[in-house]
Parts: sequence; structure tokens; C-alpha cells
Amino acid sequence: MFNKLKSKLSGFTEKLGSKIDEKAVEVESEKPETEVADESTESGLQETVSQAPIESEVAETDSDDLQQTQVETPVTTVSEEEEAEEPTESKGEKKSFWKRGFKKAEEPEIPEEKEEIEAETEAEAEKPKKTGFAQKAKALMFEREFILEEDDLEEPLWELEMALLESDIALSVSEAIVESVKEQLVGTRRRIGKNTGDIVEGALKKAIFDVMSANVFDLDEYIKDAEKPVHIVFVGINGTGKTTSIAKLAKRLKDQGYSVVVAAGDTFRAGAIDQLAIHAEKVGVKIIKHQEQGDPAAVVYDAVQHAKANNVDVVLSDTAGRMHTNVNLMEQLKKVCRVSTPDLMIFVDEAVAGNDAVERAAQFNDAVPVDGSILTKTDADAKGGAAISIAYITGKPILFLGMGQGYDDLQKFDPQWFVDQLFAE
Ligand SMILES: Nc1nc2c(ncn2[C@@H]2O[C@H](COP(=O)(O)OP(=O)(O)OP(=O)(O)O)[C@@H](O)[C@H]2O)c(=O)[nH]1
Repeated sequence: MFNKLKSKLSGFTEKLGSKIDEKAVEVESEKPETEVADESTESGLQETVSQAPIESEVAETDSDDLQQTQVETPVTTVSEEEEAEEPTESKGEKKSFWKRGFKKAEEPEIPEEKEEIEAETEAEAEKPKKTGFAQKAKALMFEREFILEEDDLEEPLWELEMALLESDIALSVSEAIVESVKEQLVGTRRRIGKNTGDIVEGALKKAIFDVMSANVFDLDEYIKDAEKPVHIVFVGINGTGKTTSIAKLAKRLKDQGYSVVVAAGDTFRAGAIDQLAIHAEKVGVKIIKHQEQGDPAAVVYDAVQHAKANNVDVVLSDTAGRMHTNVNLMEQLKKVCRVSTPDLMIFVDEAVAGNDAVERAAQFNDAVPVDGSILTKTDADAKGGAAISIAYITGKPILFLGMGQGYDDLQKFDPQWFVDQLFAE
């Protein structure tokens, strides 16, 4: 299921994972030099400090000698956070300050050293600096971690966004996911040795889960607690699977012990009433129907009255498929809702329709606010993006996925289950 999206996500995870691995190796390879610098810091730094008035100090150094020197020399202590925010120029100075300590120990000739410091300061000033040196040094020397910077993620995130767009995820949704992944990864300390792929996968899973679980709605719980009869109207364009989904849901509810009646509100399409009648018979629920071309609002009204009179728990009303752009048919739908106000309005569309389904969901939601969606035909070659996008764009949950033509092929939608599917082996 959702194989294309799945492979794109795993491609991103692997790619960024190995980028992190590369970066981690680089950090490790810098370590010996930094360790030398560290060892020589106490003596070298002490000497340097005593020879030249130094305006700033790296807060994390805890050498006794240095502390002594600090007493003798006017020093401004800079915390790690402050340092991270400082302009590049002063960072360059600070780096050369550390370096100066190191160089001083080995190369006593100050003028030469000064030149080198200036050259380095200029070179450093040109480099984009997003992570404070002390922060990085700490990562290198003590915690053996690495820090991801925005630049490291720029290319992989761009590729992720392209992959999401190609998987039928709407632009605004792709952007939200990418932003979330970025926020989670940039600037965070990560331990070397931990599976880097897991780090990326975790961030991606969280981003998608957050997008999908904004409005969770449990239909089972709702029906259990709601005043009966619960009236649910199904809407969507032609042939997306409304009638089949009604039959599947009727069976599911019946299996849970509820009494169900279905209303043949699609009086428009020839054969639609018979189709629902066959399903109703197969799953063993009553159908309320009128003649073809009759008034759908009247059929639905009768079904609700029947349910009230006979203590039926749930009424599932079919409606004719209509394009959201068809003003007359959308007005007719509004009339159905005026005559017998539904407790829930469910939008049905095909997962394979991708971005078209997302667009329709948004427009149906504008015309007759829907409470949730059923995405059918996920067993076909659906990319998976429609499920993510519809939930995000309508702000209404995906309730079920249609996963085949059998009556039991209706999977209750659970964001965690969905995310796990996307990353399943
Ligand atoms: N593979 C697959 N096919 C499905 C699924 N749901 C529905 N179908 C098929 O899709 C076709 C259309 O389904 P219907 O239930 O008739 O669609 P509808 O929305 O009621 O159609 P209209 O009455 O024209 O609006 C049928 O052949 C169904 O068997 C599903 O989850 N998977």
C-alpha cells in the first residue's frame, strides 16, 4: 500500500541519513587537532592572555590557570548562547583566540602568528556560521555528537518536497511537512553512533503524524454516545465508491450490534437504487427507496422518519454523485440537508485521484461542511498523498480507507497506523 510514497520517503531517509553519517565522520576526523588544541589551551592560553589584553572569554573553559589569569585581566564572559548570536567577525576573533593559545605554545614568534590569525579571521568571516564554535567544540571534544545546520538540510529537504509533491501531496501540506522536519533537525545535537536513518525517519514520521492527527474523530465512539437515530449523509462525485462504502459501513455497524437503514437518495443515476438495494439485501439491512428521478430530499426524510418510528440506530443516506462545480446539484444537496439535518456528512473520494480528490474535498467542505472523509480504492495504486492532504486541507479527519470491493474491506483510519504503514519494511 502507498508504495510510491513509501519508497520516496525511505529514499529521503537513507539519503539524509548518509549525509549525517558523512558529517559525523568529518567531525570525528577533526577531533585529534581539537584535542591537541585542548591540551595546549591551558598553558598557551595562559601565556597569550597575560601578554595581550583580551576582551572576551569562552565561558566553557574551566582551567585553573585560566581562572587565575582571568582575575588579573579584565574579561567579559560570554555565554554559549550569546556567542552563538554574535556577529561572525567577533566569532572569528574568538576562534583565533583559542587558536592563538595553541599556536603560542608551538610558535613563539608573535608577528608571524598575528598575520596568520588575521588571515584566518578573514577566511572564517567569509564562511557562513550557524553554529557557535564553542558549541561545536563541545560536541567534538566532550559529547562526541554532531550538529545539523540548515545548509546540510537544504538539498535533501528540497528533494523531500519534490518527492511529496510527486506523491500527490498538496503544496501547502508538503511545505508544512518539510518545515516540521527542518525544525526538528536543525541545530539539534545528535549522538554519533546512533542510527542516523532512524533520526531522519523519526522526524519525518512526527511531521506526517502531526499533519494527519490535527482533528481525530472516532466514529465508533460517536455513534455509541450519540442520540439515535444517527443520520449520516454521503457525498462526492460520480463513481468514487459512495454506495459501496455505505454497504461496507452498514455491515460494520450491523456487526457491532446496531440496527441500520439505508436511504436510496441517488435518484438521479439509472440503476443506482437497484445497486443499493442489492447491497442492502446482501448485508441484511432495510432500504428506503422511491422512484428514479424522485426528490432525494423526500427519500432521505422518509428514511429518517422510519428510523425514528422503529428505533433504528443509524441511517446511511446515499446521494447522487455530483461535481462540486455543479451549482444546481450542490443546491439539491443543501436541500437534502435542510429537510433532514444530518448528524454527519461524509465526503467519499478515491485515493487514486490524488490532488483532484484534495481539491474536491476542499470545495465540498466549503459548500456543505463535511465532518470527515472516506478514501476508497487505496488497494489500487494510490500514492498516499491524498490521505495526508485531505486531512490537512479540510481540517477534517479521514475516517476510513476503502481497501477492496468486499464488504469487510473498510479499514478504520488511525493516523499512527497510517504513518507506520508508510515506513513499514
Ligand atoms: N478496488 C476498489 N474498488 C472499490 C472500492 N470502493 C468502491 N469500489 C468500486 O468502485 C466502483 C464504484 O463504486 P460505487 O459505490 O458504485 O460508486 P458511487 O460513488 O456510488 O457511484 P455513483 O453512484 O455513480 O455516484 C464499484 O465498481 C466499486 O466496486 C475500493 O475500496 N476498492
